Amino acid sequence: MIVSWGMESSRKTTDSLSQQVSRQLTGFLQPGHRLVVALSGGLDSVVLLHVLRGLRSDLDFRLSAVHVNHQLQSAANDWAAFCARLCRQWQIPCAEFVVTVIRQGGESLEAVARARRYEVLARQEAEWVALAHHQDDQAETVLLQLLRGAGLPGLQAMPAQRLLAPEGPCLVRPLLGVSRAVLHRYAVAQDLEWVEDPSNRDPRHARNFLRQRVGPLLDEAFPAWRATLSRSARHLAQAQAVLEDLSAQDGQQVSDEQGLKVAALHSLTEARAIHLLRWWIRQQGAPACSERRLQEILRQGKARPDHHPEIHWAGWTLVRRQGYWRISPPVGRDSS
Ligand SMILES: Nc1ncnc2c1ncn2[C@@H]1O[C@H](COP(=O)(O)OP(=O)(O)OP(=O)(O)O)[C@@H](O)[C@H]1O
Repeated sequence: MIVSWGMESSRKTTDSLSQQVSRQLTGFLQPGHRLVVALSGGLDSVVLLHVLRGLRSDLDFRLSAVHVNHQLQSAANDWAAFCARLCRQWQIPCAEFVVTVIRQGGESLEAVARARRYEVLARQEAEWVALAHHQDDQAETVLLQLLRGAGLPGLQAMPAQRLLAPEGPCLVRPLLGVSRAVLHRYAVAQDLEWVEDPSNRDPRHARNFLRQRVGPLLDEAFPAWRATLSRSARHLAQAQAVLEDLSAQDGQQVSDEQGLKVAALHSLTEARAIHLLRWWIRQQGAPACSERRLQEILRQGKARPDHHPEIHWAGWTLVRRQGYWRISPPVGRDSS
């Protein structure tokens, strides 16, 4: 009795995960499209690859995998070999890219590795690149962003889809609504193998600390916290999209090829002006500037007309001259 219940329950896990992923892809994945799974060899991406393998003939797409070898851990080559073996066994084409990760400025090795990985993914000749981020990752990202004092852009966490590069593939995360527990149940039911990255257990990493210490505590009082935080991220993403539209409209009134019109900027409410400033600075290709600097720009906008205040950040300069805020990039860099 118990055995047959277990078999029935694992069949349900398998079917429902496959249906969920299929629902995420239907409507935009067209027959003949190429979809590349970013395969780390960990539980999540192995499950994603397995589910997609089961769906490829029904949905009629071309499936392949890519593994990025960052050469950071002693086991890096073993993980690459594991991915190649798995794909051979499942008859899925797999490419390995070896990248060199060198720490730059204040960035962590993980951040540089991630940036190199996304560069590789953006170069894939495919319509879609699928990542195996799931609901727990999303909820943890919301918490981490809250703890860092992020605004809407950070709190909306990871989008289910986004363009990786102009003319490049689109990134898709079909597991964003699926918990890690479900993925684990699926892997066990399907007798899958995967590799474990020991750095995922190191509690010195903020994400691991949340996962190992904070998550279990939240589970006691708020068992649905992963789903509810993920829902918040979706609401916030919608709010952010509305604000972006508003700033794009304001931008047409308030800026032209000379720069940002100071008087028009000050005709907006402060919150709207701050949002427009953020938007306009991003449009110019400049890095984000701090809340304090944005306030400073508004304050300096009211300085005497014969003064030419300057604001500097990350090598970029904003100068108020002849009724405009004009922006210039670091010396030696073209702003276009
Ligand atoms: N070495 C790799 N090669 C190919 N794909 C990878 C690799 N590492 C991670 N991925 C893909 O990225 C997904 C997320 O992995 P992981 O959480 O480690 O990365 P991350 O983007 O650095 O995320 P986070 O910001 O959550 O740390 C994996 O499920 C997998 O699809």
